[in-house]
Amino acid sequence: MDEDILYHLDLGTKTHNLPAMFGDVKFVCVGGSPNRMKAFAQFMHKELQLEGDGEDIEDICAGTDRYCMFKTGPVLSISHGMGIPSISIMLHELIKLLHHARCCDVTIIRIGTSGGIGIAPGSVVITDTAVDSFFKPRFEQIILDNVVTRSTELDKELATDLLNCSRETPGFPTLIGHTMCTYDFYEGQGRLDGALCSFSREKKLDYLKRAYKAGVRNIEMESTVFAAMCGLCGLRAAVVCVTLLDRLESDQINLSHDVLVEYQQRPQLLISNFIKKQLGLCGQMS
Ligand SMILES: O=P(O)(O)O[C@H]1O[C@H](CO)[C@@H](O)[C@H]1O
Ligand SMILES: O=c1cc[nH]c(=O)[nH]1
Repeated sequence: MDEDILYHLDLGTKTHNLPAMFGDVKFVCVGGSPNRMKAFAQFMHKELQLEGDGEDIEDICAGTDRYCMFKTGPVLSISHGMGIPSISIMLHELIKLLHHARCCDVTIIRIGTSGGIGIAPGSVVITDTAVDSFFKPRFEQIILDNVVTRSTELDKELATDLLNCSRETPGFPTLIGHTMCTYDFYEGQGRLDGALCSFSREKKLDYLKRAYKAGVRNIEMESTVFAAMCGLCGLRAAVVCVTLLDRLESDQINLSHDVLVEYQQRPQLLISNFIKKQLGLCGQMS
């Protein structure tokens, strides 16, 4: 293409010098909420001891209200909204952006929230494989009128490195497990508290227990397409989500604001330690 307009990011190859703006990016962290991703960028700014206090960090995508993007040294922090369609659009444009900027050796990590199954709320789950609602490691992309099935395996070595790093980040339990990705927060995750519900509490528990038996430890809404797209495009990718509740116990999220904020910081803390290690800022990886 003579010109590539990354419409939802409000960036383009003719309007912006993408190699100058993004050429040094080595880590991309993504998550649903714009505020969380801004807070993460400000946190990374401090952790990397960059100049200034980072409070006035600029949203690179300020020209659109679809997504937010912040850059702190080699770390890009981007929001993706909720659900597969939203993250998939962002990933198409982000991956093209990294290509146009001639970035190399990029690691991409989703830092999110999730519902746990059979584990303590506040636990952090590092995903080994993202699975669909049938507990299958696949993402079905509709292309024209075909269903194309894509693999959702994530980088096992990266997951193990993150688990090792978590051992040096005390204060919360961290584990590796499968993550189930759904198309909905309510009926799609077996909740009884949505506007619509057509199944019993027994059926819900039976489903969630079968998920647990199949290795699923948490449920969220983006991991399958994230794993599939990053895998196909050759990006080293990980999904690290804190659990806000145990779905075998309840459906409603009734955490106080302070607890919710602290829980959301857990994956950020782990990833910041990981990035600092990778950059050689605090010793060697174990
Ligand atoms: O916390 P984030 O990153 O938004 O992720 C989870 O939270 C949202 C639902 O509340 C879904 O997007 C789910 O995947
Ligand atoms: O239960 C939950 C909590 C957060 N995000 C989800 O997708 N599900």
